[in-house]
Amino acid sequence: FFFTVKFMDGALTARDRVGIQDFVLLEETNEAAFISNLKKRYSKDLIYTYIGTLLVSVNPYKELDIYNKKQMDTYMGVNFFELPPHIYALADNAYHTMLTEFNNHFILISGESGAGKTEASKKILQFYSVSCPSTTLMSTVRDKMLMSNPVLEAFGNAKTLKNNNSSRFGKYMDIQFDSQGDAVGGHILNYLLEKSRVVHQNHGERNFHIFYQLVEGASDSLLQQLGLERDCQHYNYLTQVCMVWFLIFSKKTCWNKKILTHLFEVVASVLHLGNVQFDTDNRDRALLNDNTELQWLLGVDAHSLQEELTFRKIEAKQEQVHTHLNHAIYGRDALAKAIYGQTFTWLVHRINDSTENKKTVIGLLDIYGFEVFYVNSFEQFCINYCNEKLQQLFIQLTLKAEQDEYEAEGIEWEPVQFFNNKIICDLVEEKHRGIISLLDEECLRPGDVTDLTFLERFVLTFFFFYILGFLDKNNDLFLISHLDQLQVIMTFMLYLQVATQFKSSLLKLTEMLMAKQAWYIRCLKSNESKQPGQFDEALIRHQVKYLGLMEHLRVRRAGFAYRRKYEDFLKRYLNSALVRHEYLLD
Ligand SMILES: Nc1ncnc2c1ncn2[C@@H]1O[C@H](COP(=O)(O)OP(=O)(O)OP(=O)(O)O)[C@@H](O)[C@H]1O
Repeated sequence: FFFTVKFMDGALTARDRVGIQDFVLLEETNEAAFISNLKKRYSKDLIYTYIGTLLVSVNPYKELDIYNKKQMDTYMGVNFFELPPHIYALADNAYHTMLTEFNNHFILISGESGAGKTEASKKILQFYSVSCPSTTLMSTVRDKMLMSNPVLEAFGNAKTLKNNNSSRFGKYMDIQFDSQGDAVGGHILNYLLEKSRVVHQNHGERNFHIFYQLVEGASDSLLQQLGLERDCQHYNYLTQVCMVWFLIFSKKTCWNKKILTHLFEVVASVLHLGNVQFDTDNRDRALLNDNTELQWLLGVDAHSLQEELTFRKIEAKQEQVHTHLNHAIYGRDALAKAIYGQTFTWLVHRINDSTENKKTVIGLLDIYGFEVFYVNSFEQFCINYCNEKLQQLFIQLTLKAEQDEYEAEGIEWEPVQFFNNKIICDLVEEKHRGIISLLDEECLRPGDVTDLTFLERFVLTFFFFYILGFLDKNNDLFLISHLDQLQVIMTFMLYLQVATQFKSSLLKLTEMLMAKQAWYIRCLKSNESKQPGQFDEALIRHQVKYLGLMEHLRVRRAGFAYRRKYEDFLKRYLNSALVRHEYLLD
């Protein structure tokens, strides 16, 4: 006990000398003071700072010795503000609040691509796997949950310009606990995988990791069985420079060899599909190369493969008409994307089957980060829309809800102004008038429908009614960002109704999150070149701004430090009073 106290004391003193641990205690609340505090701490590898119970995390781009068992033990069951800021403190606090209030929680991890969201979610999972009590049976479930991470990363992550291990899908994971606080199961929801990456990658980026892992890491016999060669350059879908990647499917993986082999067969079939070539002179687009392996892997004969890849059925009036496929390459790529996308969904279901066991939960939301590239794909549009929705949720649950509550309770309050991104969400999702509704209507309209007709409609609907309206409010930035989106819209026709499905899955997600108690981790990217020790002030300032951290700080400073729902507060104190004074029952 003595040593623990000494250790904590020493750690606290050392950290006290480097900036302020909780921004709420900063003397000045301007942006310069905020950034200066972050920078001071970052220079001493102190990547975590609080704004009340919100955790700000700056990517160190190097391994820090702060995630070991000793650190975990230090943070277990200790009051939130007693120790220096740490992701373990937030995880532990969420866990103990769940146990005392017996309600559901979620941890929203946000930030742009490469800011450290996935790493943060892994740290939390590791903390729970060590800190929560367990039996042998539970340990098995827990191992599976931990091991599902590298499996999903292999299939759902890729190297991008911004991040060598970028999540190209959204992940919401519930960690399920029983009433004793034992971690007893898990459930994963996945959101819109960036399937276009299977067939095309921007310059300097790569396909999903699994393809390279398979080609580089599989045994000779497996490669032979799948008809693959140990050379990424051989595959059109993998023409980027290869690094050595290791096969992560170890003996411990929760699937047997047969299932793994089937999985690899599907991955291999996608690679073979990418190498299918068509005869451009021939009207029927005959397949040029030998596709024996592909036929075997897909379980189809040569004739069916030819027909599937070079013909399509369209419904015109009541009849079914066969038409020649002018875009055979597009059809081939669409099939590859569909096979890969379905496989990914199957993977998530398999993981859920082996881990689910529902009680109270702590959800971890790690969604792909906001990004703006020179050319932005349809999926990128969805990713950015998703980030806007989560920012809206953050605003609703913190800045807005809290100020509304002070007003409702008649507490004297100086309103804190903030930018409400609801107008951006409305522009995308509003019924009948939003971009997604327009897209759907245009796709389903009879007659000639092209990118251009949609663009015309888009300009007519939005440019004059929406965008000029926003211009009136002098919001130039907003106008620019949405003119950018025009480029994105051009490719929309290829994605009939996908956007609508994504919109409704996001709606379900936000409803589900609203029913839980929220904890926030805001991840900041320290520099663009992924270098340790570099603190790019301009980049950090930009993120602090759009994440609304200054507004959050102002509300936290002016408001009450401790907030609990009346019911939870009553339940907690009534319960302990009942235990101690049973006569109260009467
Ligand atoms: N706490 C940390 N300690 C050490 N390195 C880190 C930490 N957080 C992030 N990194 C480094 O930054 C890289 C990018 O982080 P991560 O993959 O978590 O970003 P992300 O926000 O999830 O990005 P995306 O939205 O593209 O998936 C990691 O691969 C790792 O090298």
